[in-house]
Amino acid sequence: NAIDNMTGFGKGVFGEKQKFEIAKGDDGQYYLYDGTRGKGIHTFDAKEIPPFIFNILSGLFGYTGEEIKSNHKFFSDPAAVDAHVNAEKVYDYYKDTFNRNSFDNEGAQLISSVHVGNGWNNAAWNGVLMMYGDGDGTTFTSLSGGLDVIAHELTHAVTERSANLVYEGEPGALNESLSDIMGAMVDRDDWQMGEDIYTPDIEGDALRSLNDPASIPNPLNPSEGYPDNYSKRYTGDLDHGGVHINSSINNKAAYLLSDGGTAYGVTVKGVGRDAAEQIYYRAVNNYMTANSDFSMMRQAAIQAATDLYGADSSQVESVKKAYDAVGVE
Ligand SMILES: CC(C)[C@H](Cc1cn(Cc2ccc(C(=O)O)cc2)nn1)C(=O)N[C@@H](CCCCN)C(=O)O
Ligand SMILES: [Ca+2]
Ligand SMILES: [Zn+2]
Repeated sequence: NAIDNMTGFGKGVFGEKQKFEIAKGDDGQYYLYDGTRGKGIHTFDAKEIPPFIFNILSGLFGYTGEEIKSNHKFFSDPAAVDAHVNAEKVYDYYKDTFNRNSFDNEGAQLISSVHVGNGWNNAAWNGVLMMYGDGDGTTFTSLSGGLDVIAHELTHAVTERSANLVYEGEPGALNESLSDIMGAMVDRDDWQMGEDIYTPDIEGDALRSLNDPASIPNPLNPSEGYPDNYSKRYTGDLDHGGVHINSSINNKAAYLLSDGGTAYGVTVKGVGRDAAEQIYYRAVNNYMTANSDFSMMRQAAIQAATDLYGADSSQVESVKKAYDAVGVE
């Protein structure tokens, strides 16, 4: 169908005015469809599937005609506006920073569904599309309001199409960590994860902290903070072997590599966010594989830094120190 790319306006989850790409379908309805990036960015309300993406979803989920309803009131839907705007921002980050055209590097469509579930306190990448809950209003507000959340979810798709790290144990923790690291690189003004959408009534808290993981209680062992050293890793079976917990060990290494600091008696000279993001992207895209563990993460980052800055570079030295600091040999 003919697509007229147009500009849409609407307010996001926190009331901020947003401008974004929309399209007018040949049915005369307007949609949150950005036809200017890759093969398109679609955002829709999980409760109403617009006919515009019928051909996509019907192939995937077997929707039949009567389930498809037209929907054009999106712009008054802050959760949809932010999911769309943040997907555009994350698309642009991967294109501008690494010259990667969407998660498959071939412009794959970015499909987001909002208002998933009822007061769902979560967001997830399900292998095909991103899903965002509205939160219960106390623990979370609409999760699509968090730029770091969209970057986290879309990085799962990038990881899946590159290293494809198994979502279990150490590879799983690295899968999670890369999503948190890229979340912190896209949402560049802090090293917190989910701070914008977590506990809307409490200021200053976050789901996870990359600069000081131990400052936030470990949900699986609340008497302690998240681990910031390999010696403190979770070794139980919950959460696929603690993939959302042990990710903090690699998150701390990435923070130290980027901004520098001293941990467990080891001092790291920061290489800056620009070099750190290039090192991690090259490590996951060129050197890591499905079963890479923490030690192989260290080697992959050393190799990536060697390729980018030379074997005797300060960046390579900082990678070694960062992993020494978190106890990963
Ligand atoms: C991205 C991030 C905002 C999101 C945050 C998140 C949300 N939850 C559930 C959750 C629910 C309640 C609380 C509470 O403090 O009461 C905390 C966490 N756990 N993690 C998250 O981390 N989602 C997981 C979803 C994984 C789904 C299974 N693959 C992910 O993408 O890795
Ligand atoms: Ca953040
Ligand atoms: Zn994740």
